[in-house]
Amino acid sequence: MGVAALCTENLSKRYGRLLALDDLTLDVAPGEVFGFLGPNGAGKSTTIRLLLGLARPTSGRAWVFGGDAADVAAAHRRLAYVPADVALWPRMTGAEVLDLLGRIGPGVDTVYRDELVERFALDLAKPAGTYSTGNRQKVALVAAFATRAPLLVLDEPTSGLDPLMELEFRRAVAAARDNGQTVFLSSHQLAEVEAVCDRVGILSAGRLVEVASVAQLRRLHRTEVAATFTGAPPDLTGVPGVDGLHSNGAAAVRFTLNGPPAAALRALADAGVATIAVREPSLEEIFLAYYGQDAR
Ligand SMILES: Nc1ncnc2c1ncn2[C@@H]1O[C@H](COP(=O)(O)OP(=O)(O)OP(=O)(O)O)[C@@H](O)[C@H]1O
Repeated sequence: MGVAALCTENLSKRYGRLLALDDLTLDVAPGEVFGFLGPNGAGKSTTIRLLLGLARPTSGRAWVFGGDAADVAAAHRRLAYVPADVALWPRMTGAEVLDLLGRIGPGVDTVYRDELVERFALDLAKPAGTYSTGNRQKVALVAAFATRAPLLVLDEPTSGLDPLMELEFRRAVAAARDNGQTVFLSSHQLAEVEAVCDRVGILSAGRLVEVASVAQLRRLHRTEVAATFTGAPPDLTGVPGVDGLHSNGAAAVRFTLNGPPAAALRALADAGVATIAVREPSLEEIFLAYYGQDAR
């Protein structure tokens, strides 16, 4: 495998007595869209600040395409960053801000930038000081996507966007992926992570508790099965993988399935199945299972 787009080794950050990031070891491959999830205060922004050289690690190291993340000038030639709270120069128009941001980054695809301005319905003639939160976020996103930087680091990129704009965001991430760019995004929007990410990392109180593809993450969790029968339902007690068995009336059962489904399917097939519904948990349900109802 080639050099990772992002790599951290035992990366930790302590603020006084608080260990905001605890021993993070993570690789993000070039071309990957990686989602970083966690409730408020889990350490997502801290990680991003360390990756960008905006904060110094207490211990451990981080690399951007093989170069030390602390070498900010070199790392930032290969990445574009959108912060969670976008601040723009209030007296400059949107167009002037885009020009300025374009000159800071690793080069701009101006044709693509104009297309994004249209798609994100940005009015570039207005002073940035009059923009809403969502519009400031759109300017920063357009500036980042238009750079075609090999790495895009996006901190809660759609928190201020309406659903239509969120769709445009997803299209832009898909285009970035098709273009071979790497995207590292932190998010609370689980539907978005599910829609755009190849892999997700779940952070809890500064520790990485899971890294998996969205599909793997779903497989690690229970599948819900509901079946009705033409005659008497089978007795599924003790069938490997079957849990939480409920009978829904005389000819229906509901249960959760863990691991390989073969034994349960055999038991169902031996009875006369009239209907069967199999439901995978959403990322939101998986996330809530990690954090309880307090998770956001
Ligand atoms: N400069 C700082 N000084 C002291 N504590 C800090 C500082 N920055 C972050 N923290 C603490 O570190 C922890 C992690 O914060 P961080 O902003 O990384 O979380 P997050 O996962 O990005 O949260 P959110 O989803 O709310 O943005 C929090 O407890 C926060 O209060």
